[in-house]
Amino acid sequence: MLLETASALAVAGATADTLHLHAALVPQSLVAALSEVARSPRSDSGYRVLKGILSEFPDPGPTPSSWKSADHERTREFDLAFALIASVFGKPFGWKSQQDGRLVHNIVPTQGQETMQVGGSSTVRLEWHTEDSYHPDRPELLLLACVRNPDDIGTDIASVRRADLSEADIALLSTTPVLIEPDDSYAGSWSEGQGDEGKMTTLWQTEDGLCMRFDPPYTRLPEDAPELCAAWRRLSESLDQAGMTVAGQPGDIVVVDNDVAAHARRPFQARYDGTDRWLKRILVRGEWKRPEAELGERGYGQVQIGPHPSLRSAG
Ligand SMILES: O=C(O)CCC(=O)C(=O)O
Ligand SMILES: [Fe+2]
Repeated sequence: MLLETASALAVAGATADTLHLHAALVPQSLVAALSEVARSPRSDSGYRVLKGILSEFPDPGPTPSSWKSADHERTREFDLAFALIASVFGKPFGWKSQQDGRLVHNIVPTQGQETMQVGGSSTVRLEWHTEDSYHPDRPELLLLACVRNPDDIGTDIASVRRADLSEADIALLSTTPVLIEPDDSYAGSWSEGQGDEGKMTTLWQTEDGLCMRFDPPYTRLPEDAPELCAAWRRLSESLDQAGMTVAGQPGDIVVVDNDVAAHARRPFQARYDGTDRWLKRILVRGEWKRPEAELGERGYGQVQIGPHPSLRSAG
């Protein structure tokens, strides 16, 4: 029913970006069926896989050479179905300054970005990070849909709840503030001084367990804080120990709880011939509580497109 509904939505003129305006065309029976599978991974593992949920969609042709050159018409129905599923999980949104403000991001290896800490990199390890850590309204869920993955390149996922951390490290990382800046996919859209001078904490406790906000390549640690640096290093190492590699196959969606698990990716060699790995990504807001101190953060002036209403609450 996903394929039929996506086709009907496309015929009606909808795209993933305007799905929220066409919600009346989504059958309630589909929302109900998806609500059964679309449960947030609020478990200690921090992720879940919706195996083959988009596998009925045809191969959309060659992998684009960058997000900029993706032909949105070729994946219009796949993107609509992905956005529909994301909208059952929660409230999907995009960032005005990321991938032209689109809801569905294309994550493909990109020439010139090989060694950067962004989704388009390849020959370096993409280090552990929680998505959009710099922002108080970052996604609670990160959805990665696999279009193509012929070389079985996985996403590494590590839950802070499975990290072997001492009480002393948890206490230090929960109280010592750091400054997290936007990553290089936001280049040119912010300037120094728009941040919140180092009030962000790496860990916090919630009723159902420990949560994390962690993006080492883009973080400034306070000067003269050797204990914090050491605790940070131990956090990274314990994520290495706790991490799992999840290699999606075409049609799979990997759902990552962005407050519980960090993600990363090992280096790989891109071919740039249209056969490379191709993921689609949607960011989703949930209902969960973050530290009150975050409410005062300015988020470097970054503007969201959405969040759009969840289909689940409509149904
Ligand atoms: O390529 C991957 O497996 C993950 C890339 C990533 O960090 C992201 O899309 O947010
Ligand atoms: Fe990421």
